[in-house]
Amino acid sequence: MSCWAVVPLKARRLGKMRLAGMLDEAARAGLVQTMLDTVLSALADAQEIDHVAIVSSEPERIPAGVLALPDLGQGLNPALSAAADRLRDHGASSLLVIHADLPLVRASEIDRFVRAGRRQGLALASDRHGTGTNALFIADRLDFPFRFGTNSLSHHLAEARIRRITPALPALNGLAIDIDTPADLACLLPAAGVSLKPSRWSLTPCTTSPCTTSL
Ligand SMILES: Nc1nc2c(ncn2[C@@H]2O[C@H](COP(=O)(O)OP(=O)(O)OP(=O)(O)O)[C@@H](O)[C@H]2O)c(=O)[nH]1
Ligand SMILES: O=C(O)[C@H](O)COP(=O)(O)O
Repeated sequence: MSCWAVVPLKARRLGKMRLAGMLDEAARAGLVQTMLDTVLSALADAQEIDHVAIVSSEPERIPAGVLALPDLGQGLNPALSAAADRLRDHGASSLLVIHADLPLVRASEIDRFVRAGRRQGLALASDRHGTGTNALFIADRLDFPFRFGTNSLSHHLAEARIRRITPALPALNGLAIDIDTPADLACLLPAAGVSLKPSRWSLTPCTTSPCTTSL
């Protein structure tokens, strides 16, 4: 029995569309890859994670050592439910769903999140706005319904209430800061001298930004 992490990854040409006004497809793909690499590296270093899978309709994007799980195009929640079913067959006893767009996440935060989830049965990582869910950990039973999408945090909290679970909601910056909009990017990129070329992505927190200092 083991703990699996599942990273959903949208099809390349559809990814990060909210940034389409400022980044072309190649730049968006480069950004997505940079953030995915960060998430995968943190998962590899996390003590609480035994195996990693990526749910994607593009198996050629899955690196060695990561299990490729299919996305049949029905949407994020059905793809994740199918992934949970498959991983149960692989012996998964607990599951971390973590988004691919978390450029600051660290292994130590993943470990803290998973441990908090083990204590409560469920952990939810809110985005910095308090509306989205950037990560979700389910202990023991893998049948918690996924409600990712608009206002997903309140939907996940409602599902927890129905099941009489009090989820852990640890405040961890690396799990809260996802990159969806130009404003999110502005929070991360130093104000001056940044080249938005896909090969040059270098995502470091901008310490002078009010977005990060208010966290
Ligand atoms: N496999 C899969 N992953 C998805 C799907 N939708 C979103 N994701 C992933 O879920 C996480 C959160 O995605 P979103 O912020 O909703 O979408 P995005 O592509 O990152 O950004 P937008 O296109 O601007 O909405 C990211 O890791 C996405 O790659 C889907 O339909 N299938
Ligand atoms: O559940 C969510 O919050 C959705 O997947 C949207 O995620 P986002 O905050 O990356 O748009």
